[in-house]
Amino acid sequence: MASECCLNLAEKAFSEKQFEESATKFSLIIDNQNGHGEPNTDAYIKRCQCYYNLKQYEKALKDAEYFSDTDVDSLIGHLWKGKCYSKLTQYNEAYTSLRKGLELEPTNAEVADELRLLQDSIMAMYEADERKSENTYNAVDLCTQDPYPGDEELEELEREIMIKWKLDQHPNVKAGDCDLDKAADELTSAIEAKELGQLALALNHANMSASCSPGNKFIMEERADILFLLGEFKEGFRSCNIIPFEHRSASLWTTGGKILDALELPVIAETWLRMATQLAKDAKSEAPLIFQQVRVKRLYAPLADKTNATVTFSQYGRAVMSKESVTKGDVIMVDKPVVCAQTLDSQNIPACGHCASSLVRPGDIMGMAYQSNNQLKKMVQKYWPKTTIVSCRHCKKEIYCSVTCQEEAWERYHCLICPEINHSVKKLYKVCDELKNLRPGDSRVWKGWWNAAFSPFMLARIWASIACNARKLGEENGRIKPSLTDWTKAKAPFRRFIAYGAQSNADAVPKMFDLMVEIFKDLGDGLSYNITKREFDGRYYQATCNVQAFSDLRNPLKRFLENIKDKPNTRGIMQLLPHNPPEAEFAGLFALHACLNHSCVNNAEVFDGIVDNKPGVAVRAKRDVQEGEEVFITYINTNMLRSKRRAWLYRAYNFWCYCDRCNFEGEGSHECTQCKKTAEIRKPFPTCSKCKRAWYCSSKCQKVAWKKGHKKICSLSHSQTEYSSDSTVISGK
Ligand SMILES: C[S@@+](CC[C@H](N)C(=O)[O-])C[C@H]1O[C@@H](n2cnc3c(N)ncnc32)[C@H](O)[C@@H]1O
Repeated sequence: MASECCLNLAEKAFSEKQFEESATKFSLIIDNQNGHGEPNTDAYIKRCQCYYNLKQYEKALKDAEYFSDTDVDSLIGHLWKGKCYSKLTQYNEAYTSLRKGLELEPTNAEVADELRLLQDSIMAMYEADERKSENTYNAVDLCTQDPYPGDEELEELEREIMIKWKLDQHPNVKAGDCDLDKAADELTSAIEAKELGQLALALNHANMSASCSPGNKFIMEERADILFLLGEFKEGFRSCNIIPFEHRSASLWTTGGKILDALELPVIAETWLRMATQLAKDAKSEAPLIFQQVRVKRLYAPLADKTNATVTFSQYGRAVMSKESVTKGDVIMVDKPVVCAQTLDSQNIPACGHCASSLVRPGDIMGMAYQSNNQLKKMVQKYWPKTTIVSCRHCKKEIYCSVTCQEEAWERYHCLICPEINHSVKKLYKVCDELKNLRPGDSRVWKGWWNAAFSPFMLARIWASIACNARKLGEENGRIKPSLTDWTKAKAPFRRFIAYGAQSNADAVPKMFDLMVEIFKDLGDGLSYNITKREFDGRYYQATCNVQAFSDLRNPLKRFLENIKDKPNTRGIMQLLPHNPPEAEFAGLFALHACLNHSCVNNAEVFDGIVDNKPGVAVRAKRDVQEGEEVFITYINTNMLRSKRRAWLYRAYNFWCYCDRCNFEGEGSHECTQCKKTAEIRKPFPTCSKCKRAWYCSSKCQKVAWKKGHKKICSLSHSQTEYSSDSTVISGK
């Protein structure tokens, strides 16, 4: 009776918002119950709410945890856990708890509201992070200077060329009498002449100086720099190389590196620039940047050889530039996937598992009903493109468009991950079969198996490709097991893809991680690939940072429509065909496309394309692009407002966008885009009538913003475009 009275008092205090008093009373009830039968879990959740209102979030969380541990299927426990975690800025935990709540009751408005608040808190945290991290992004720091596999052999070749060009010989400087004063005067004159652009005269003075003080490293370095500017690279290098190794300064190594690059000896140029980087303590040293420029020219520019693009190293790291001026709609570049896998969502639509060609049949998109319409049936029989479907000889699970694809897939990766050969892979097929039937937001995805839009087969194929390649390289060199060098070389094609991720994904999907470990631990004949958490995370983040969705631009339905378009009486048939037929979609990693940077005011867009007669991607100009201009695509839905776009980009790609839109667009009508003044409640600021993406408190602010840069973005279209009916815009990464 006493406890019932206490409960009433606790409830009364709660309803009157006397949270301290209410918490004390609920504590009495809880203490009183301890050791006396079933605890009153309601008292815990009520006390949790009291503590929450009193801003004692740690205590509130303990009560919410107790409640949800006791009553696992109750939404309220997860909701309050989520709220407490949010306040404690443990956002991942908050998200997991709220997701669990949503799994129990997908339409619960309170949980949905809390998730929205969580998103706002995360964005506010990101904004605060941005203020802390402003200007700390440095593309050079993100790229390593590690030697590339195979560099040793290339270096050997370059050394032979150097000997042939006599680069190892003494520079052409006449030795005179040692006269340090004259040497200093001549050196000063050389520097002055160089600064005036009188390079021939500068060289004369440098030569005089060098002959008065043979082997002086400052004089030889200055001489080398003048020769570099004159384009006399071989003699310039000799001037650097004469200085003994231990006396070379960072700037001398840099000059030597630049000269070697100009002589097209990039591997040794990298060695010189690496030395310069190691010696230069000065943050302003140009060596690390030049190193990356040399590396990009050597390893990435060839990817763009047959395109209208080239790859360079910009402030954002590797970047694609337009080689020529192009007009809106022109194709700037095309690319084919290094690796791809069909998305789980579209797995029911037949497609070649290797090259992504659609193998869709009339029944897959029209059902069997089309057979009852005689005219349609006849047209289909006559004009539907003939496709052959070849399956894997062993598992029959993978299908291909040709024997060539079947054999290539087998040779490159499938031989190690065919479920009939590697039995653990059966489990991966089973899991993917289950995952493909998930509806968006379905809970099973969060149960340790998978959490990405691309299929886990993409990762399996990367590891299998590497292992196959390592085995092949080992065999070619007569080794039973691949050596470390074979493995390093085999991994090289995937080194191109940048990886960024904030938390361990192996921990987020532990069951998938365990399964991948199992699949690759014994690949037969003593071959194995040790999938560590680091390896798993690295590949996973390579995929998320670079993946691109694509599908077959010339799928059978499109070819059928093409075939019948000039035939008489086909209008009725056209009407019977589905408007949005399901398509087989693939996710792929593309080496050149992965060098494209993001801008919210992108000048190019990614479309489905055909490369070497197979599905791939094409990048087209969204507006006229000038020669030498960087080609930007967009990674996200650019219809979002500024802060959302930026938070997305930071979370998924680790950078704050400073494009013109991010610099000159506003956050909403509550804030003046120019002076940041806050609007009064129910008196929003008017929007820019043209673009509706900026808000101003006065016409003065509007004029100032226009001058500062708003005019750059105001008239540009930011929405994604469709150029023609046979090109679909891909929804981004
Ligand atoms: C697909 S890669 C693009 C190529 C990349 N620059 C590289 O060197 O590999 C995506 C990464 O490029 C960088 N990036 C792309 N667009 C950027 C931008 N607008 N500002 C800063 N960094 C950007 C980020 O590091 C991002 O994670």
